[in-house]
Amino acid sequence: MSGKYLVTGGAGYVGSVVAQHLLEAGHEVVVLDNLSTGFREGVPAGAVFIEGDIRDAGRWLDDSFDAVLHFAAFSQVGESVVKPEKYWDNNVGGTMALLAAMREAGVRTLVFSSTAATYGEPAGVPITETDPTAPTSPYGASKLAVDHMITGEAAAHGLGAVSLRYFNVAGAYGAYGERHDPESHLIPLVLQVALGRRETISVFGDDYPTPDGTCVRDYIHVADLAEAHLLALRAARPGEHLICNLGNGNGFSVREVIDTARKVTGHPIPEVVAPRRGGDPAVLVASAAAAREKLGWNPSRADLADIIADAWEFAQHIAKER
Ligand SMILES: NC(=O)c1ccc[n+]([C@@H]2O[C@H](COP(=O)([O-])OP(=O)(O)OC[C@H]3O[C@@H](n4cnc5c(N)ncnc54)[C@H](O)[C@@H]3O)[C@@H](O)[C@H]2O)c1
Ligand SMILES: O=c1ccn([C@@H]2O[C@H](COP(=O)(O)OP(=O)(O)O[C@H]3O[C@H](CO)[C@H](O)[C@H](O)[C@H]3O)[C@@H](O)[C@H]2O)c(=O)[nH]1
Repeated sequence: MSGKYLVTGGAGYVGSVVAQHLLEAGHEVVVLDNLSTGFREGVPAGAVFIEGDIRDAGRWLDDSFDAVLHFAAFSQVGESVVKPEKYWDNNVGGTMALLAAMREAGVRTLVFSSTAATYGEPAGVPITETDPTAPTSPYGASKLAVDHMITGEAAAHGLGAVSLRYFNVAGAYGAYGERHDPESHLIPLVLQVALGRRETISVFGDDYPTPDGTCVRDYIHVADLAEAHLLALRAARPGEHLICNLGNGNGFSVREVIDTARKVTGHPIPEVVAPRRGGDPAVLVASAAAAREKLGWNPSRADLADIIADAWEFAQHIAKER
């Protein structure tokens, strides 16, 4: 059955890919985005676009909507350390206003973009949803606060909610991909070297307790991630807040990512070793058992070379636009 969905942050990287998946599944999509970090071109052609802030969501939400998919947030770990108030204001304050607007309008289903950053330095790997949450940045803390807020909203007011804790999102889906400015994520930065827009890629630390000394992460294709959102809409139950990690359960080191990008692009991608970046855990790998069991999620694009190849195609596409 087709539905009508409000996608906050649908001009951003993940939101645009999910909006496109919803449209392809035959749903009606309204994107609400203030373009603070997103791009008007990121909004899929078939979606209605509202340039506005989630704090004013009440102006547009009514009971014709079946659910809200909430991506709008600031998400730079490093920036959150120097400007924590910006993160509390937008991520927590903004979501509080959105939840109030949903209550007022009678929209009782929510899918929320949470993050692996809620766990902080992991107690062990793979990380499960019942592991301790001790975020090491205001960004992670703001997302954890929202998760707690949603748990209360479900218990007290019957919201049906799913928080999806993404690990390292990568890749692209056709015309929709990652174009953060400034960019901080490893794969798009590596590809900027291959495009000739940067001389080298910095490896942030090669003395971690990992096989090659560089940090290990669980890279998840943005299209697999999008599919989990459609499944989450079906899995949401009134009064319940489900939390699921989204990752492949495979770890790749920074050096493995750079080596794979060399093979995909045919470019030598020179690297330089730089100091560790503050707040980076050595290894972050997800257990996605809950997402498989509770959502019926079955990611099919786990191959790192395929993920990077899709990101590379997109990076070349937007380089031509510039
Ligand atoms: N990309 C990742 O690796 C990753 C990992 C874990 C979690 N997340 C979460 O997923 C979500 C999407 O991430 P992304 O990488 O697509 O980020 P993004 O910056 O590309 O997208 C966020 C979008 O939200 C919009 N926005 C921000 N504040 C807003 C507000 N107050 N009102 C309206 N619109 C607003 C921005 O303009 C932007 O288009 C975020 O909530 C992020 O915390 C992302
Ligand atoms: O120029 C760079 C950029 C990154 N890295 C390294 O590459 C790895 C991946 O870094 P990213 O910045 O691509 O991603 P993060 O692991 O820092 O962050 C991601 O995972 C986090 C969970 O901790 C949050 O979910 C966050 O939103 C999401 O972007 C890290 O070890 C980082 O130190 C480099 O060596 N050089």
